Amino acid sequence: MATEGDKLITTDVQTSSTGRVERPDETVVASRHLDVYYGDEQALDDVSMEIPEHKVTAIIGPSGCGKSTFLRCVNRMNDQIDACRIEGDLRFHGKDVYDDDVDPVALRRKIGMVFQKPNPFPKSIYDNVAYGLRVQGKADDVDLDDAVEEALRGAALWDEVKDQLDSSGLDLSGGQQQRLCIARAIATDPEVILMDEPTSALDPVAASKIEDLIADLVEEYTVLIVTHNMQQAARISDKTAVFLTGGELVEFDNTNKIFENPEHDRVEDYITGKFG
Ligand SMILES: Nc1ncnc2c1ncn2[C@@H]1O[C@H](COP(=O)(O)OP(=O)(O)OP(=O)(O)O)[C@@H](O)[C@H]1O
Repeated sequence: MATEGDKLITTDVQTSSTGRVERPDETVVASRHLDVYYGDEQALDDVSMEIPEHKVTAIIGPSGCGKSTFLRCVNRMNDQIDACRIEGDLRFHGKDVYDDDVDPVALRRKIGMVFQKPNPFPKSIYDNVAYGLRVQGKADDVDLDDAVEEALRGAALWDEVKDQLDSSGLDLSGGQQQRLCIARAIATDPEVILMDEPTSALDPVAASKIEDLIADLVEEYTVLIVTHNMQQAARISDKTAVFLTGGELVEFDNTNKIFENPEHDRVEDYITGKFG
């Protein structure tokens, strides 16, 4: 019987286009025949895709094609929208996240989220990062100072804020606030980080720092990112999903393939800016 050790020894190690060491793909999130409706309007149409672990998967497509809707299905943020109805299934490590026995709050600890507009709490930098651990009742189990430092280091923010941990998170620059939100998300040790256009409200320098950070984050986490910026998707992702109008997933493949030789004319037209 193969052991974990055998698997590690016999696995071919390759380097991807992003320069990262390739691991064999393990699916962490999978949708099958996923349909989503807001009232009578269909936002996602029969979406089946498998998100590989420890990779960056980008979702691109024109406005209104359902990118954010898909992201919000993964950690059940759509539960908060009364008109939203979901059919088909969406699995996290093989377990349907919409099963009755799944606690959405616990799910969101495993699948964290970072939004377009940085949204730190009106609290100190320290308390922003410690928040999730305190809510989970884990603050007594871990050394909170160490956990806060580790999360801030993981979000490439520690060196900039280590002498001002008591200052308000709202006093940071936009880019720092976004990295603080990433620190807050990783403090509770999620497996997946969902990012909904995390750099679109930032200047190019701040955006570039987040892109560099994402490249580091996939060593430990799986990143699923919605972006309007095709260059960004090409730069930072391993896999790209192209959604087009009507909430249809038209193509999902390695990012190089999507940008260099897509299968579908509609994808090529979108990538080359003929519409969208
Ligand atoms: N809360 C909601 N209530 C009703 N309809 C919604 C809601 N959220 C999204 N929709 C509709 O669902 C469709 C998909 O929206 P979604 O925000 O997922 O698209 P998107 O691709 O992320 O768009 P954008 O790039 O503009 O952010 C759109 O037609 C949108 O109007």
